[in-house]
This record gives sequence, C-alpha cells and structure tokens, in this order.
Amino acid sequence: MNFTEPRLCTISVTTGMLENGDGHYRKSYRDLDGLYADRAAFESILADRADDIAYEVTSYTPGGKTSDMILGVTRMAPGKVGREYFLTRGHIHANGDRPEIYQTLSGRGIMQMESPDGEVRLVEMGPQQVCYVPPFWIHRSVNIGDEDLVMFFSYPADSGQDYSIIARSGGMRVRIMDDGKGGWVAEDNTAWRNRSPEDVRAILENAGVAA
Ligand SMILES: O=P(O)(O)OC[C@H]1O[C@H](O)[C@H](O)[C@@H](O)[C@@H]1O
Ligand SMILES: [Fe+2]
Repeated sequence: MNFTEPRLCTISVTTGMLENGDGHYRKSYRDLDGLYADRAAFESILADRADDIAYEVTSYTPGGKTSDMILGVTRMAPGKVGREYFLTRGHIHANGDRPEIYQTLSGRGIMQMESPDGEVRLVEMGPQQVCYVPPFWIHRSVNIGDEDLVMFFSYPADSGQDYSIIARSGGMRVRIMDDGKGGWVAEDNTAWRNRSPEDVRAILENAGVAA
C-alpha cells in the first residue's frame, strides 16, 4: 500500500505565506470589481493600484478526497473602499456540508458568515483565535485592522468553492463598515435579497441532507 507521505510546511507570519506548499493565487483590486458598495471609491483605487495584490492564498493540497485536508494561509492587505473594510470574495462550499477551520495568525479580522436562509454571524478574531465555520455557511474574511490579516485555514479537499451564491443574492446581507470611531459596524446591504426556500432546499439536497 502506498500511504500518502507526511508533509512539513512552514508558515511565515511576516510574509503571510505557507512555504513548501503547492498552490498560490493572488487577487488584485481589479479582480474584486462589484463587491463593494461605494462605486466611486472603488474606481479611485482602480485608478492608482488596480494590479496591486488585495489578498493572496498559499496552500498545500495532498489529494482530492474528502479525507484529504487542504491547508494554507490567506494574507489580506488592510484598507477600505470608502467606509467598507477590505474583504475576500467569499463563497459557500460547492459540497455544502464541508466545514472549514480558520486561525488568525496576525492582524484583526471578522469571519463573516451567512446561512443559506439568511442568518448572519460575525466572529471578530485576533491572533491565536480559531473559528470553526460549520457546514453550509457562506463565509468571507474582512480585515478590520490596520495591518495585514494573516489566517491559517484547513478544509476537506473536495469542498470546492461556489462564488455565485453571493452574486445571486446581491452580495452578503451585511457590510462591515468603519463606524467613525476606530471600530466597525455591520450595516444592511440594501441590494441583498434572500434566497428562496427552493434555493435553500437545493443546497441541502445537493449534499444529501433532507431539508
Ligand atoms: O476563495 P475566496 O473567497 O477568494 O477567499 C480566499 C481564501 O479564503 C480562505 O482562506 C479559504 O479557505 C480559501 O479557500 C480561499 O480561497
Ligand atoms: Fe471556504
């Protein structure tokens, strides 16, 4: 029997990268078009740093099965588009019943979660705090600090990412905004529309769960 070889990876908290992984992708500000509320503020970021890295993900994928755990690191730059803090695109796992674990290594962030039927959970996280993202929750990270947000993550390798679920509902239900006092406040996203009971049922049934 050919057992999978163990793998040692090193996390560089200062560069926000996993070393000795096998995956790396970057998202520039240009790639994040349409996510933020303040169109004019976003355009002005595009005007002078469209190709700068907004966030990047380095990872190791040992295989493709449920029992193979992907692990990696996300590094997200600090900043705001108007009053809205920088964020990752966000997704639900294409196999919706797959969970994820996130550990903040440096910086301050919010794990923004939304259930298929529109419940919102906001988990503020600092260094060495771990958030368990349960099956079926749409999730994205938001950098509410003034330095890089560096997070370790792990999830089953056959989870997959479905980004369309957020696009179809006009974004996530709330936006994480500067409260003007150095903190944050969650404000309703006026473009958001809830998923229908049929949509919710389809997400559950796709994972073999009775609605
Ligand atoms: O996939 P995004 O929504 O762009 O988020 C960026 C990354 O965030 C987390 O670290 C996830 O575990 C990654 O799978 C994801 O790629
Ligand atoms: Fe995920």
